[in-house]
Amino acid sequence: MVTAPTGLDALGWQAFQQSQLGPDDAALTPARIANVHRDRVVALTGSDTLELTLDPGLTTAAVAVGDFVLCAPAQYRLIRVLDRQTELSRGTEYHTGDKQLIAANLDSLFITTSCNADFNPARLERYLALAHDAGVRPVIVLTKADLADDAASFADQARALGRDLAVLAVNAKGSDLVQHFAPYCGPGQTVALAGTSGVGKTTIANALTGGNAATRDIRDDDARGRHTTTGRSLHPMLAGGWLIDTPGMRGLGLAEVGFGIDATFPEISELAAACKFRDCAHDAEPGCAVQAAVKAGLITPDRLARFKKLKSENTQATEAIALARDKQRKQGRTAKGGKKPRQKS
Ligand SMILES: Nc1nc2c(ncn2[C@@H]2O[C@H](COP(=O)(O)OP(=O)(O)OP(=O)(O)O)[C@@H](O)[C@H]2O)c(=O)[nH]1
Ligand SMILES: [Zn+2]
Repeated sequence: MVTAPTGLDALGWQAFQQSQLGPDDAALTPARIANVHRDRVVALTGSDTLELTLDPGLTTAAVAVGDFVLCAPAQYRLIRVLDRQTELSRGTEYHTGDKQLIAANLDSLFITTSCNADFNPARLERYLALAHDAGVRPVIVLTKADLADDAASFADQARALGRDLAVLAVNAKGSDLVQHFAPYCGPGQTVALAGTSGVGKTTIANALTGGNAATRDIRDDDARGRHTTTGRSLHPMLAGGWLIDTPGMRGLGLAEVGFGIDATFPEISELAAACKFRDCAHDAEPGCAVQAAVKAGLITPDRLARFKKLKSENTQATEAIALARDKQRKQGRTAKGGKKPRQKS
């Protein structure tokens, strides 16, 4: 078991958070969210673990593991969630338009797959789009390198999925795992793992945390039993940083990540500006710079097809969500009618 580093800096607190404090906040205590439950959250202050209830107007749906917050420890109340440096959310619920927060203030996302039939460029690009959109550094982790004859060729294929993309080919059960991950896991760094079932996420999480991260929550057992609702939690790593467990990250629908898709396919999105038509679909339009690059062998037809598929899924989902939000807004107005809601005293 790893002892949690102490002090606010050790929690990953940086100038970005510090700059959000005003003179009125002097009496409040900064903390980082370790668990989110239906009606309360668990926060670490660097010296204490606090169980907090929320101020009226805040719901736990608006708080993510990894969030930095200000709280009033004497009252056990969370007062304010600070702006996030990065925010990873799960594909939005189409019928309500609500986003489900997965993790806040992540520095790196380890997109995990194996050197075998699990390796799937389309799935990796989906995760890459999500990471890029969230502003989180993606790192492709290829496990089971010890069982593959051609781990290097998987690594080459992975590198081809982006510019300057970090790729680690590892044996998740190897004794040198922590060393491989060290550049991303040091003090102040926060990371999470994504990938399909069986690729080795739990094995890696346990190695990085020196324990049972994926199945244990920080101080989550008490006399009333276990209370985890999201199953997500923040764990100290051997190298000094933090790991957020993200059990909801196996399969993901994409919505509202147009920026992330463009960033995942920079060679295509940059060329699109040179197409004759601004809304070019890169099919058979005259003057299509992307098709010209495919003909010249600079972009593979497969990669272009995957780009178009993600774009189209994203566009459809984004439109569906916009409609749902619009509907909710209108329903909200009708439900409230002309009456002013009574103020609680
Ligand atoms: N030889 C070898 N075995 C591995 C490696 N990575 C994972 N395994 C094994 O693969 C199996 C699945 O690993 P897990 O860590 O449970 O995979 P997971 O991604 O957490 O799976 P879920 O919990 O279902 O999401 C286990 O038996 C691991 O020991 C690796 O790099 N090399
Ligand atoms: Zn075009």
